[in-house]
Amino acid sequence: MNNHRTSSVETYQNFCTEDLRDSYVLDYLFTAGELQLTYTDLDRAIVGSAVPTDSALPLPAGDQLRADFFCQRRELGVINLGAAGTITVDGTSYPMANRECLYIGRGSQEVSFASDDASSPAQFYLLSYPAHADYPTTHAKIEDANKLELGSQADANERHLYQYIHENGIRSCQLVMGFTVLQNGSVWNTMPPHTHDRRSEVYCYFDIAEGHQVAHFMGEPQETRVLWMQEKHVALSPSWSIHCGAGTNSYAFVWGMGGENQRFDDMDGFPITELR
Ligand SMILES: O=C(O)C(=O)C[C@H](O)C(=O)CO
Ligand SMILES: [Zn+2]
Repeated sequence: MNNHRTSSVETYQNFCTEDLRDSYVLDYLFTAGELQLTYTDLDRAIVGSAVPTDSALPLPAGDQLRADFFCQRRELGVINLGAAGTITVDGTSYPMANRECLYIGRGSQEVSFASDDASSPAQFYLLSYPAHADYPTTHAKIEDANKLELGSQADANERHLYQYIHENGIRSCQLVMGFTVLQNGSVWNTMPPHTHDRRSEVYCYFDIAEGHQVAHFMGEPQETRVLWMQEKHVALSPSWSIHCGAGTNSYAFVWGMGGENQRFDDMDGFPITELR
């Protein structure tokens, strides 16, 4: 497991592009045949991926956790961004189609990831936070998610947001997780932007068309910076930072949060005309 440190709110303002990316972008996940984990300093989020090919990939505890097993004191959200696969938790198998979600509760001991077809593997995106209680491991299909239709074609931000793990959906200790799909011709996510002092957030961009990128904006609203994101790149967002983006085409992204509360609408919106 990698250790990853983000910078302070003062330091990022003087960063060159490379320093900024080193601090806020994970661009090395989703390696075929590997399970990769990165332990961040954002509310102790662990961000990772599992892309099983010929054999199943077990979830290790990793030395940093000083735990007997990964979920001994943690909960884990998984969304499959690839072809069909299976996640096995303590002997129970959960088939996972593209964009489906599995919440794995604290106390789950043996977790492993497999693909149905090694030549077209599942691509599991993992997001985990410390947990103080056991909630049941729960699988959700897209139709189980709470769907919100946001934005408009006129504002180039028409998008569908699917909430899986949230206060009125799959229960968890602090993890809130789902994904957003930009509709054809729309490019702006999370516009107008917001911060949420009580939570940090992690975005994983996916389904970006060949030859395209997403310009992800971060920073304090009056001191923003841009991070160019490619397929399955992850942007880390401290609680002081806005997080929004404009693609050169439509795309989708998994969002996930942890912190003080789980209230999705506990956000401080920022007027577009005051962004700098
Ligand atoms: O498109 C959006 O708007 C989002 O997906 C917003 C994220 O869910 C978010 O930032 C929640 O805090
Ligand atoms: Zn947010």
